[in-house]
Amino acid sequence: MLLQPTHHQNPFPFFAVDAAFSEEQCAALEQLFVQDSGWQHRDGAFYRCSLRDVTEEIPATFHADILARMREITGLPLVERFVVTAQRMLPGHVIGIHSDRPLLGYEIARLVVQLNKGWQAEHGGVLELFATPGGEVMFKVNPEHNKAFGFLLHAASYHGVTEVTQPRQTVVFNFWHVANTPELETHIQALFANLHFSELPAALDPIAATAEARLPEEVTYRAGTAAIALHRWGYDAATVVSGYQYSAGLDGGDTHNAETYAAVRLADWVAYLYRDSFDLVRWEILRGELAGMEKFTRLLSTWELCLPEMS
Ligand SMILES: O=C(O)CCC(=O)C(=O)O
Ligand SMILES: [Fe+2]
Repeated sequence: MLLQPTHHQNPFPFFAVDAAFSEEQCAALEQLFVQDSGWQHRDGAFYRCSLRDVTEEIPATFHADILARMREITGLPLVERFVVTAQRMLPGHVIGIHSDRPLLGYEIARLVVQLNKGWQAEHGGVLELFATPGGEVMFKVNPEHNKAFGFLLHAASYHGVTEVTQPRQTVVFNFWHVANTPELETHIQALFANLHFSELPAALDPIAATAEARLPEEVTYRAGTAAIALHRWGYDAATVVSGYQYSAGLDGGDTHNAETYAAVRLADWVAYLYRDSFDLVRWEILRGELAGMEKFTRLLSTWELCLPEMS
């Protein structure tokens, strides 16, 4: 299964496998398309296809094998969670350029398996990869039978599918990173529920006003969100101010104790996740910064979800 993947780094990390599964496995996957009911039709201007959640129809052993193989190929700490979607495109269907950036709680990797016997160029449905949303095509993946394409989702993993003239069948397997789980999403949504910047201590007002006059709104919004996390974790005004300054990229010039150091970084990370998306590089940096530190009580539940112990 998924032997000899060819790895590419441009325009973003992905791999391709020409003969992904056995005949028997392909036949089982093709069965997912036989049923006529349960398809959800997407009919946007740029996203036209039909989808059906087929997770329950995938045998447990197949799930276990594919997950183990994806862990090997990507080197990522992927959790057990597993969602599989059958995707059907009919003549006229097309998927416009999009990135699928991993928002809070979203999957980090996908495996896209094509099931189109006798595919020919005039059938269309070519998966195209881009470096920028308006740029030229950097790589093409023909939807040939038993071809698999695996990729890591991030803010710039731009891709789209050209219009099809013949039905196109695809199975998409989704995988979650241990540090961006739906459990973390629930936790962070609760942390920021009914968020009002007016709850922040008055000591922050002059600093936030100066920052708002100079910095992009996106930056001060995220810094304000980090300040809310610190405030709701029960930290004092001085710590909330330090966290705001850190997340806004302003130097507070203070020397901090270990707990403030950890709290400020964790607040910055959850604010980024909440306002932006999961970013592997940033996560690795956070992991390095907090490695070996004591998990302070007030931060414990967030810490364990953001930086779980990995075996
Ligand atoms: O059907 C494909 O080739 C790719 C569909 C897609 O956009 C995705 O799985 O993220
Ligand atoms: Fe996509």
